[in-house]
Amino acid sequence: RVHGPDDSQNVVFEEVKPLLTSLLDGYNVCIMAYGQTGSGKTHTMVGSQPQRSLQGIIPKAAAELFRLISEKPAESHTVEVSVMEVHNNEVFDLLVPDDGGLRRDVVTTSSGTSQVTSLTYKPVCNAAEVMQIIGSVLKLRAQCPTRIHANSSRSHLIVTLTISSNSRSDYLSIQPADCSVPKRTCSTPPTGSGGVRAAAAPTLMPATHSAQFRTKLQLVDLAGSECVGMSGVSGAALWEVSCINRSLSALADVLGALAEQRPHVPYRNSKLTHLLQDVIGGDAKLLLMLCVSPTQRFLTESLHSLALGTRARQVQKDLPRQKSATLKETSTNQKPD
Ligand SMILES: Nc1ncnc2c1ncn2[C@@H]1O[C@H](COP(=O)(O)OP(=O)(O)OP(=O)(O)O)[C@@H](O)[C@H]1O
Repeated sequence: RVHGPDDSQNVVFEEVKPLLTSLLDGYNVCIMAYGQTGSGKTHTMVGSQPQRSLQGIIPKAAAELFRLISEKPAESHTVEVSVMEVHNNEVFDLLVPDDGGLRRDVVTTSSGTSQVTSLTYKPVCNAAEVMQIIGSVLKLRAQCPTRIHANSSRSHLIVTLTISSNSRSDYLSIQPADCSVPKRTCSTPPTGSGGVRAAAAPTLMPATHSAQFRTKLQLVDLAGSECVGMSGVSGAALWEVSCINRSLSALADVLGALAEQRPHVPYRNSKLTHLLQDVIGGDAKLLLMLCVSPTQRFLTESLHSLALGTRARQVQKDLPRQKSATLKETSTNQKPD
């Protein structure tokens, strides 16, 4: 679907909305904005606050997620937020109090999933809390003025909403090694680092009675792809551009390997692709928003973005989980819903 300059944020979000129901069905979901610098990625993902009609995908997705959860039995789901940036191929936890973000490692767990070590997770009970937390750390994000964009982001921003469900599921569930979801009533607002916990390694398990499963929604505002000649940067900013372009190439390589169904997918070639491993490929659902400038001056960059989109469309998702097969596995000691 192509959205023109006159399409509102609400119209764009209507396209995105159906994807969010998959989260409560046990799928990981990623919504990622890609495009050249200044093309509207932050506008698309974050938008302008607090005017609701100008809000981007992140606040709208958070609101929709909590609306969907409100239709489920009370206290059947809990949500936690974490915010990271990838800057100069290093991952920073932006929710570390009183700091410009602490450097973190990305590791692959024994079950083959990616995990950011000691990442901060904050429990949240509604979209306003999510946006309050994100709003308080957005100023920490690396920025640098360029010839093309005065407020250009120099890092990839990754907002993760982790949903833990205690409800009975017919699907294969993602079971964390550490199942301790922080207990907190929704009447208590988050304070400081309270309720913060370290990451737990998720593994695929057959669903059982009252199974607890975790899925994640990753909302990614990528740094812009950039032609150095046009942006006119030098010195440290030039190194930033080089890191941005290399990580975006790594993303293209991963999508290329998945599209061609190659046996080896080079997730570990950059921190960005390594930490997004669980939401790119497998049976996760990835939506790529390509932001493209309407001006002829940026034709080369626009074609480059469209080429990445073409590659992403060629990726075949793993077969969806077979409900009947899963039920068979779980039917020995329980009746399915
Ligand atoms: N569809 C749009 N409608 C109105 N304003 C827009 C739209 N897209 C972008 N803008 C405006 O254009 C400017 C650049 O957009 P934005 O900051 O989202 O670019 P970006 O792709 O995130 O750039 P960078 O990669 O350099 O960080 C901002 O002032 C933003 O408000």
